[in-house]
Amino acid sequence: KILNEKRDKLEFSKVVCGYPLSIFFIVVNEFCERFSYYGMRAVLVLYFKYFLRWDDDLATSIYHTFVALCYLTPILGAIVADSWLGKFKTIIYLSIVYAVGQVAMAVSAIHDITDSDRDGTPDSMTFHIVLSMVGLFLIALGTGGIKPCVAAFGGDQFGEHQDRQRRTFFSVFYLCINGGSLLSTIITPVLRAQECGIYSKQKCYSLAFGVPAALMVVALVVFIIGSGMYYKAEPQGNIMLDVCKCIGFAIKNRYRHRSKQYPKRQHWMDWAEEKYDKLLIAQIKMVLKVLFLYIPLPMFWTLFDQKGSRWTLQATTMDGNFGALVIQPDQMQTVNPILILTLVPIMDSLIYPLIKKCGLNFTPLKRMTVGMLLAAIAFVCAALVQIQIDKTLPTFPSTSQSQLKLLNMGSNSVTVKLPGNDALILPAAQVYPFINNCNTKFTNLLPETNDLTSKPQEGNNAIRFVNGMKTAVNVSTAAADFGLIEPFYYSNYSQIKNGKATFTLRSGSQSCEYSTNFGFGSSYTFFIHSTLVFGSNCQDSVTAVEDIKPNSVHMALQIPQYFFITAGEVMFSVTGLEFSYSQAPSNMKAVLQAGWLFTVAIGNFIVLIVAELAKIPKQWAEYVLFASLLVAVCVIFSIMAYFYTYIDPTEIEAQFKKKINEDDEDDKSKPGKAEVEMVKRDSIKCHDEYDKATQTKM
Ligand SMILES: CC(C)C[C@H](NC(=O)[C@@H](N)CC(C)C)C(=O)O
Repeated sequence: KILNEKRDKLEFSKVVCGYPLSIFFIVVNEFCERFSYYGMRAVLVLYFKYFLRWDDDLATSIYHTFVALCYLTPILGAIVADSWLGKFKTIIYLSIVYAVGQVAMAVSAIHDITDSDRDGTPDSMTFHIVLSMVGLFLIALGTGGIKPCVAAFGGDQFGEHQDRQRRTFFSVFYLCINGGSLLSTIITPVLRAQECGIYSKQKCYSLAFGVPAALMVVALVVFIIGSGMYYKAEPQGNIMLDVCKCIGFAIKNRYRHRSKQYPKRQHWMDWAEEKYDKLLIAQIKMVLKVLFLYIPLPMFWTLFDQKGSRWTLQATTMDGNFGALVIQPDQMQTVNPILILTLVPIMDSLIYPLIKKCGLNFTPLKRMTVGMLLAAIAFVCAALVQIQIDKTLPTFPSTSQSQLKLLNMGSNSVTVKLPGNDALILPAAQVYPFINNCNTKFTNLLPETNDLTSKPQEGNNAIRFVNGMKTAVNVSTAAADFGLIEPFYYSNYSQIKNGKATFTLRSGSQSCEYSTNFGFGSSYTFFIHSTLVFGSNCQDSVTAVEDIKPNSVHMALQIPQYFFITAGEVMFSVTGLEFSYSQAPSNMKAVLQAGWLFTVAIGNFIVLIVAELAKIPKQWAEYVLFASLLVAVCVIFSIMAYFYTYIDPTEIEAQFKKKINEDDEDDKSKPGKAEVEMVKRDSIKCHDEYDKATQTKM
């Protein structure tokens, strides 16, 4: 009570609308930090692919390893904060590491540094690779390390009587995460698309990494400006070591006294009572109870993180034309932060109060359970959309089949008779696709060609040209060069983005242009007629033959799945963040935040494992499998949650403190207790430090 009064007094001068002013600096810091992190992440794979020239597989593996590392390092940051430096100093030091990492990334993306021959490409790729890997390692250490500390540090700023404000803080904190990430995922790809360079102009990755680096410096500066206003709990010695030793002793002691002659104890941790302070044992019990509850949680993140992978791939097979706006498949992911920005206020100011008004006690664990169910519903929606998409996909020959395509280059229809098949009439300038079992041999029909065996990737369109002229023709667009196509021959496929494309057809010094519009995921063979006259309009002398239809299922159909997963995220993640803080003992707030983030890391690993092992041929079935797994896990979680009793760690700690003080007084007044007192003083070292920390305010 005394402590809280002291805190109240100290905070009084810096309270705005019931909130400590210090949290303003913390949420702005989080906004800038998330801008920095997500902005850099948005262009990372492209940097690997186009700057470092890595193949898709290597780029994706390194990307996922980096993301997983970002959710593993919180453990490190939390241990350093809770045991050694305290949250404030940990945030400052690791933010510096983080900013250095971002700067290293920006420098690694300056091609001019090693471009001594000035041809626009780096001469020493090793330099760029090493620098960027060092940068990424520092970023992972920084972003992960500070993450549990910033959230817990924010929570620390509130007094015991400010539960409601603290809950609102975690919601605002989440809004800032998503505001920052939304802005940066829109801005950094635009920066990347700019051209920059000293000797030669190239895509500006250095700017796309430089702006996030600058934002990280801003985050650090803002955090330091608030320095005088923070409540800074002191670290309490090597708490993690004490925790490990205490748990180890309890297990050893329990094993030593396994025989039936020893009376059972209420909890297995009580076997540490001989050597360790009761307060520490109680705190460990609190943490273990929550960590046990966390076991099923990674499954939620397993589904959640597929937004960025499977759902984006799904979007590549859909039509992103929204009239005035054309949405690229990977841009669909921004729906999540947009929805967060709308759903968090709606939930906090409308849905939760309404539920409360109806007399329902919507406890944090109930919210998290509903959040999981919503994520499962999102995956059912994704499965339904997938079924629709599958209906529109073309049939490709299986491994035991071959495909024959006949193109009539003449100006009249022709009748074609294939061995073992009825005669068919093939109109002029049309392709007839024919799938047959491999045992039927067609000879002398077409030269061998590598045809498409799947839909074009990433929503692009696969385009090729067939030259029906007696002279060779060169075909090119701004985005692709089809090369010189010999008479009666064809070009390779090139990938063209959706929207309008203008092809230049050239023969010697003569040329003409042909323009057309593309949707998403189609394939066309453009047939150049023998009648084409260069120098005139060649629009009528090229015929587009549709090999694969453009995507016809609209991307808007993904909105319900995004809605459900985001509503689930608000209920699960925002609540979980606050729950992890409120149920943690005072000396392990950051550690429990790190435990919470660890569930995200495990969830990411499950995606990788299941995707590798399951190998389910039908994508919709995989979605249903994930939804069912989450429902099963959700049932287990709700049973565990049913048996969980909410605690007030501060209250419990205060009771222990009082009890120990009383015992101390008792012991001192009793003659001949000096020895016992000495042993006790040793064992309650943690308690003394706890005392010191909770009464310190800098
Ligand atoms: C614990 C994290 C996974 C939570 C949080 N992520 C989000 O809020 C997402 N909605 C952001 C979106 C851009 C993927 C974070 O701290 O990044």
